[in-house]
Amino acid sequence: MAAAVEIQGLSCRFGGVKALDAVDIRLSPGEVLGLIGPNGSGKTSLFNLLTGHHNPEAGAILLDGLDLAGQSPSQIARFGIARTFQNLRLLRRLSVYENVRAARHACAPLRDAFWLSPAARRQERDSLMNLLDIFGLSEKAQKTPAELTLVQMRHLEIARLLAADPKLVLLDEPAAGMTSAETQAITEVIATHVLPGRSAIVIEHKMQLVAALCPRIAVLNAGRKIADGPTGQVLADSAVRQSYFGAKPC
Ligand SMILES: Nc1ncnc2c1ncn2[C@@H]1O[C@H](COP(=O)(O)OP(=O)(O)OP(=O)(O)O)[C@@H](O)[C@H]1O
Repeated sequence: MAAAVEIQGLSCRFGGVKALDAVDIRLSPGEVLGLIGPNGSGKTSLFNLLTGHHNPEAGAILLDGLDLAGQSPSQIARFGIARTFQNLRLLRRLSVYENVRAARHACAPLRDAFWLSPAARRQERDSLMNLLDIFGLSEKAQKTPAELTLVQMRHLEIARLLAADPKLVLLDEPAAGMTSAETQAITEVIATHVLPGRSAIVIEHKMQLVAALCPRIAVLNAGRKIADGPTGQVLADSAVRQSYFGAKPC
């Protein structure tokens, strides 16, 4: 079941840099929010706080009413938050198949990683191979990530995210480095296989993807939220256009 998320007065600082400054964001169950803003505006820092990779200077994050303060990244993953990384975090020594299997077991009871009945192991294998098939990766199951193209690596990251069956997904520039046609293809995969039944926040500079997936967007600028509302309305806002697009939308 999709999670509701409440981010209240969230602030984060790196030395003299205020990466986030009293940011409030509320997400209803099943809602998909686009998060945009210029480079260095705090988008990835927000994800790092949501997943427990960084600690806030102030503020709170509630997932289905549960306060995430002080929880480790692995505990937060077990509560149902999964993310992808802008610069990819794949297990480079493992096969493509073992990458999705490791992601599934990161959120399953520990004993399942060591002992499964033969029937359960077959069921797991079928389910993970089906997942790889959705991303066009089943024929690459025994390859290592280094043998994949950049686009295939991005698909594998999303497959790993889905293997954990999260309630809230955080996608950090899922179409980075992709052509327009590749962006269209990943947009369709995300719409069909990732978003249904889940809440999501999507960071992306490509408006083609944001406009297709996100009915609502929030805009960060220098760590502050400067707009939040229906996508068409926010993109037409003159302050947003000035801070993010400069002269014209990309
Ligand atoms: N680990 C860190 N140590 C020091 N400064 C950091 C760290 N992480 C982020 N920052 C700084 O915090 C600010 C916000 O960075 P962040 O990566 O969150 O922005 P962003 O909006 O995701 O940018 P981009 O679109 O380029 O990915 C920047 O000034 C950045 O240099």
